[in-house]
Amino acid sequence: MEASQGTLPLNTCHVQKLLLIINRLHMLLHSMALGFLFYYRVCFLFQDQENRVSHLLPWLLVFTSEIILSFIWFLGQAYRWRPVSRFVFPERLPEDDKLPAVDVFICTADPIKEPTLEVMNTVLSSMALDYPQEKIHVYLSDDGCSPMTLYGVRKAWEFARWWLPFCRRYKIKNRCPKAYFSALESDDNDFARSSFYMEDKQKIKRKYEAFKEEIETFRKAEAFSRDSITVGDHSSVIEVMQEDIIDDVDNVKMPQLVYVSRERKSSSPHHFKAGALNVLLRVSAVMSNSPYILDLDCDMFCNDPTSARYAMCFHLDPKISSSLSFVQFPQKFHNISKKDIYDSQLRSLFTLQWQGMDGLKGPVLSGTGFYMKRVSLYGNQANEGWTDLLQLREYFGSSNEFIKSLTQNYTSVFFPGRNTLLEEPHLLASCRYETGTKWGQDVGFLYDSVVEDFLTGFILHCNGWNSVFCEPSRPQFLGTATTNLNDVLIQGTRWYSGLFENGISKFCPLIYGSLRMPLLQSLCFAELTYFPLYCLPLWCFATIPQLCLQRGIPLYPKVSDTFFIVFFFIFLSSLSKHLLEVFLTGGTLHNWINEQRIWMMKSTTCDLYGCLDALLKKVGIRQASFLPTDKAEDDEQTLLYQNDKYDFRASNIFIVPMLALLTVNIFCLVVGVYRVILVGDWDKMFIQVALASFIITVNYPIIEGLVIRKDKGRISQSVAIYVILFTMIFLTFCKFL
Ligand SMILES: O=c1ccn([C@@H]2O[C@H](COP(=O)(O)OP(=O)(O)O[C@H]3O[C@H](CO)[C@@H](O)[C@H](O)[C@H]3O)[C@@H](O)[C@H]2O)c(=O)[nH]1
Ligand SMILES: [Mn+2]
Repeated sequence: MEASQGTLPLNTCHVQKLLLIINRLHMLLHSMALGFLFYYRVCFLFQDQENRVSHLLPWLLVFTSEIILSFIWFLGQAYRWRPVSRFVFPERLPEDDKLPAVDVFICTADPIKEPTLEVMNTVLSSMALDYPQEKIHVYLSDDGCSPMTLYGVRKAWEFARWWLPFCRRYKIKNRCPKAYFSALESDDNDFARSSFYMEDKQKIKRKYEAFKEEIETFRKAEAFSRDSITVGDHSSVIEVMQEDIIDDVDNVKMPQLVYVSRERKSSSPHHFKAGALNVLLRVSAVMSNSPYILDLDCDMFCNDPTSARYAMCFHLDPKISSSLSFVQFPQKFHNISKKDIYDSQLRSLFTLQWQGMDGLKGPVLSGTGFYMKRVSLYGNQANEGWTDLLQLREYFGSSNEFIKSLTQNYTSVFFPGRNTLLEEPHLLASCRYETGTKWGQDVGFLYDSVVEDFLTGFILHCNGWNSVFCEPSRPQFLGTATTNLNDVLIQGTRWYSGLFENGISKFCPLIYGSLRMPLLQSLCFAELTYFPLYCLPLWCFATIPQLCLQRGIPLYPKVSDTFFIVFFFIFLSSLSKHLLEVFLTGGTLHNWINEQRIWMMKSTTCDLYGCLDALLKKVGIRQASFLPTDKAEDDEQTLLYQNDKYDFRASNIFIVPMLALLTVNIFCLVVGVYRVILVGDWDKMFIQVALASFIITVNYPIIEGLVIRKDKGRISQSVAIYVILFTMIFLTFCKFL
């Protein structure tokens, strides 16, 4: 047994051969067709003078859009080059006493948008990981510095003393109490039929109800309102839950639980989540200093306790561990409906794209659900074995204790200790600590982007680190997805602004990346940063061909022209490839059409605003912002989403462009078809008629939301009337230009 343990691999990696062949074949055919398309467009520029002059502008606009679409398509092929899947064998891991320790970081910021009970469920589920108890240390960062959250942590700690032994004893699969006690989770463990188990379960359930009650009572007593939680300046608060508790039942040490709220001053930037994580990184260094870190958003509970062992199957694999920075699990969500009208699950990203990158140098860091090697966050210099104290202080700041923690045999002076001994952690959590140091630039999570996860992961890859994607069939983590149109689009705007800002910064993946990592890997990163550029071609395709249709200007080859086949092929090839990918990742026809629709909606709204926001930030007109998403359940909104009804009660900045574009398409189609019937040039205008019809068909739910639906989520009539009238006047005006 001993001998075989040494030789058997902890994980395996298989190339998905069939998919690889299909992908590459498709790339070949599709790029040939694009080649013909470009040939056709370029030829036009040398065509007869008369045609060229009168139609040059729309032709150039459409051609430019085609180039941008092809460019993004080309970048996206990097994901499809070498998709792999991995398997792990946790039973082959060394004995428990040889496993490395893990620090769990959980970030929360707002007790109203992120209900305390849910956050505590995440905390409890991570404390209950199936891993040696004394090797888990949970740190909760509270950017809201809310008494509610601190109270919640104390109560969660008390409840954990019952919850953890219960989970261990009965090998409970779902260790998030809320999910476990919800009817959804059935008892499928070995003890399901034993009366002891049922009795214990009832007892624990009562304890959980009491815990829930206490939090609710406190919340009411505090009379929370928006104003009372506006975070003002405050000093840091750090509280270690009573140390060294041996749990009453099984006589084992409980995992450590620490509450950290960093100091906040309006005069110094706090860098959102990245800032919070860096404080946790430092505070935990002088407390537990575990070699591995699990990072979780406050809503991402552990749905399966095995994730730590799964991750160690990679981190402890001698073949890959030396250059492995992190093991990323996919973000999955507990509140996804079957048709998922907003593509809230980000299907393509967390299945196909990350698998594709896994076959290169590893997936993008995705903010939550990853196990990271601590030293990889300390920058290249830390790993070069510096000894000069001055240099180290310039890098890591003034704390000697922290600098000592960089050496391998460091033992913390704070654990186990008293809260009064926490001077050093308070220093490390202060605003001034980072001034003049490399935190946020070369050390820790990086500050140059609101998508700190993307940037941090990208730079790690640039510095030679790799990552691994682990996607077991049972989701290891489950979060709360945004499931109403407004939140989806606001979140999208933030992401696209952050991504695009990387694309136009010195960290542009095509230049900075391609010099430091394999080309294909850098193309994947580039695809993400330039993805928001979809706004340009989609705005163009939703207006230019339609306006030209109205005036009888053909922009595409005639049906009888051989080049018609090229355009037709490209259209079919893109749609069918997307459909195939949806099917291969477990989706349905509905998912496919919904993804097409939400892609159009997002591209014409939040992609555009994201790009603008990034550009304005670049010239210094706007400041970075990070509004956390709402994780509190709203029954009305949830119901609409579950019934596949779009919730159009979104901000006007999103609704107006959608309505206007749809009006353009309907109006131009009607006028255009009328004109075509009169003139009889179907052959010339066919593609433009088909394009407008396609856009209208895909976006039918918007029409439904305007004229058919009577529920609360319909489009506001008063807004719609103005938009439609104004657009029609504009279009009539255009016609006579
Ligand atoms: O000033 C802040 C703002 C946010 N957060 C926390 O950051 C997490 C993510 O925020 P959320 O509102 O859920 O944003 P999402 O857009 O859903 O987050 C995704 O995108 C972020 C930016 O790329 C990543 O950091 C996240 O991990 C990833 O899940 C939450 O736990 C927040 O409490 C803070 O701690 N401090
Ligand atoms: Mn989130």
